[in-house]
Amino acid sequence: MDSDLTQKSISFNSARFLISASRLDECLPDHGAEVAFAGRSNAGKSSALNAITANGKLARTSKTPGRTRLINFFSLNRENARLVDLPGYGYAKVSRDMKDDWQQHLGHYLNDRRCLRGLVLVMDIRHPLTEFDQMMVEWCEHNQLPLMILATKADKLKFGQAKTSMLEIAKKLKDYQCVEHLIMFSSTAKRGVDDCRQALANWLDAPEN
Ligand SMILES: Nc1nc2c(ncn2[C@@H]2O[C@H](COP(=O)(O)OP(=O)(O)OP(=O)(O)O)[C@@H](O)[C@H]2O)c(=O)[nH]1
Repeated sequence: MDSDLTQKSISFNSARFLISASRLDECLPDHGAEVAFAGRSNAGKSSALNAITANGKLARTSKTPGRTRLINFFSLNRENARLVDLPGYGYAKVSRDMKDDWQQHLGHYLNDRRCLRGLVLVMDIRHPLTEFDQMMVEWCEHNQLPLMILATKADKLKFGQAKTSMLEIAKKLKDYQCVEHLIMFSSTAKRGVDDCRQALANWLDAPEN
């Protein structure tokens, strides 16, 4: 067994960009442990990754929706433990073919990646559980993949409103076994970041199947 995998505790501050892949066969070898981040375009996925890694430049954030079109791999302080930024879903300003193309590659990654330990679904707390989000939840349930939901941009709501939204989300998801974590999150206010890091570390630390 890789001694590096058993000894070091995971730290997210040392995350570094590794490679981008536009297809499954361009991805890194399928071993070790990965947690992937998915979300509707503009939900706040890149910002969440930057907050978690305390690196404002790690994943490019953009005010232009759909900039994250490749599968981006980030290394952590432990060999073979990685975070993966998946293409944002639903960017309207590109051609249908291009859209289909990258969604197909996303599908390949999700279906075939054996080292995937869990999925983080980033959703805007003001517009939760879009059609895409529902699809991802169903997919995780079907494939028994642990799911963490970050209800982000919570700073855009008053605390009471944010709480109400969280309760509504929890109610809608109560029958899904795959949902292991539902976290009120804000990249701007750094809310939920520690809880998210802890949950990620637990997933990445879990022994290989
Ligand atoms: N107030 C606030 N704004 C946020 C937060 N997270 C992201 N944003 C803003 O939302 C917009 C989109 O954020 P990104 O992180 O680029 O979104 P993305 O989901 O990675 O977008 P794609 O590249 O389209 O996949 C940017 O203008 C961010 O500054 C947050 O927690 N609070």
